[in-house]
Amino acid sequence: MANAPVKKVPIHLQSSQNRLLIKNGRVVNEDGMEDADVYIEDGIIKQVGRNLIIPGGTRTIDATGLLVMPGGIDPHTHFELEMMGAKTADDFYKGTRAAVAGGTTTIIDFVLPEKGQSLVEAYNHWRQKADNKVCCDYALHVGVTWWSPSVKKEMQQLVEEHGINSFKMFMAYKDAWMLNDYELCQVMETCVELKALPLIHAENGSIIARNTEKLLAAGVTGPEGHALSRDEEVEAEAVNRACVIANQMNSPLYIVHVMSKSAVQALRLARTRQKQPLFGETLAATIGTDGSHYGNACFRHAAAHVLSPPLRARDTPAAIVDALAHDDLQIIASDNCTFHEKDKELGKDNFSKIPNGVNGVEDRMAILWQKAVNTGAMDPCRFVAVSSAAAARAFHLWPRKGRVAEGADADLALWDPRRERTVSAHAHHHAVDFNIFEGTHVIGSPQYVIVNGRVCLDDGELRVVEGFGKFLPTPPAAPAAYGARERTSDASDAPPADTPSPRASPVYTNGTP
Ligand SMILES: C[C@@H](CNC(N)=O)C(=O)O
Ligand SMILES: [Zn+2]
Ligand SMILES: [Zn+2]
Ligand SMILES: [Zn+2]
Repeated sequence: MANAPVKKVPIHLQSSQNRLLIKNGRVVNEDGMEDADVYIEDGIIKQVGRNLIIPGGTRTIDATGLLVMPGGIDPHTHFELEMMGAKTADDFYKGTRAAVAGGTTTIIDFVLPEKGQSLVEAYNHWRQKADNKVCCDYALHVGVTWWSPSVKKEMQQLVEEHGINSFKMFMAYKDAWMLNDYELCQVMETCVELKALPLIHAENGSIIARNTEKLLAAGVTGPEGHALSRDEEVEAEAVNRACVIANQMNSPLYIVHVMSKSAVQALRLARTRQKQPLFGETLAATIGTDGSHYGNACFRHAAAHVLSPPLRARDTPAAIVDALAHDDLQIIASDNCTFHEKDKELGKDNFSKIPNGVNGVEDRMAILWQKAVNTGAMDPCRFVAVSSAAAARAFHLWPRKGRVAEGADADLALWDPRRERTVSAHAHHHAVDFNIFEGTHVIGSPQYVIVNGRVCLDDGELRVVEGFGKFLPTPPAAPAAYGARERTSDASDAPPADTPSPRASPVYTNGTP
């Protein structure tokens, strides 16, 4: 009917998705807990407190018995990544859908250019893959997989024009993505100039290559060869070397997927001398399972556990939980990089051809709650720190993300600490038919998950919307926050008093105290 008058509905009668009250819950942030209600409007947290004045037409969720936490932030995913002749099974829709199902409301994926490929071109390709599919907000790290003056220029362009503030380097994957030490120096120097955060995959790729040749020559071709080619000292050596290079370049450093006790030890030692912040990240896989699966007679089973660095000895999960609890590690991610059985079978006769990667984006928070909170290793505040707030700080998303506070995005996980389930590929939301946490009984999972004010997990019912999420340009560190110092020749150049501590301090907030 042309030109019919638009019916004006009085504001108090407008029942809209965009007004939500979360009542009777217990708000948990990294620095404290309080019994408080949370009022949300237009995707933003407007009020946190008791006896709030709420307009009519507001939906109320009774959060009695639930913990109202910032939505999880997973700073390490690989959706729709093509590597080692295969493409990861979880695309940006299925991957972020699984993320939301598990309580994660922001992911950071990796743009990984081929050697010689323009970084900006690869970035644009990732945006095209992700923008119309993501169910939650996302940001991007960009991989520096080769080096030249043009790469340096494109790094600057990505920071200044595309909201990128973190770049990834590899010390492994020889001939594919690996850089030599001189190149690592140059990339880190450029990060310091751009006030961007360098991330690194720390394993000695040359030792891995030589060990692999010898193992294959000796007839060791099964998945167990993957772990044998790169033991803990191959990881710890690279962690130490990466920290030394960062220190020499006066650069902060974020070490991804720390997988072993030896690497934690190297990180702990580096912290005593590091002048700039040093972040250690681990994975849900590292605390949720171990390297005993590489000996499984079923190739599918063993190969499904192949990632780099590999899963380690049985006593590793407890040690890594302890490191997270005591701030020797700061962040838990997933490194979700899943492959279908047919793709893992590319390495049936040669373990070095097994595409690397495991699941984790859906179960990350429940596995951490089960292995760390239910065991008494950490309290809910530390859980929020390592699963959300620390990543928000490191990548300049805090306090917009990673905190339940007025003005923050309404990304929330309403956590039921009594909600029991058994993890299984039959029930998970991943695209693959294998789950490395299969059979793990977890007590604690989200009952509601709110993404930018929309209830996307509604009393256990998943109601995500493909394309609802948006790209998050992440600004460079606030100038005062970066703490970069001119190197002096004076051997006793102890860092000046105001230098941020090497721990993941709030040095990376956007200037907010
Ligand atoms: C490319 C990706 C593959 N996943 C893994 N950790 O093996 C990574 O190394 O982070
Ligand atoms: Zn890696
Ligand atoms: Zn099997
Ligand atoms: Zn990764």
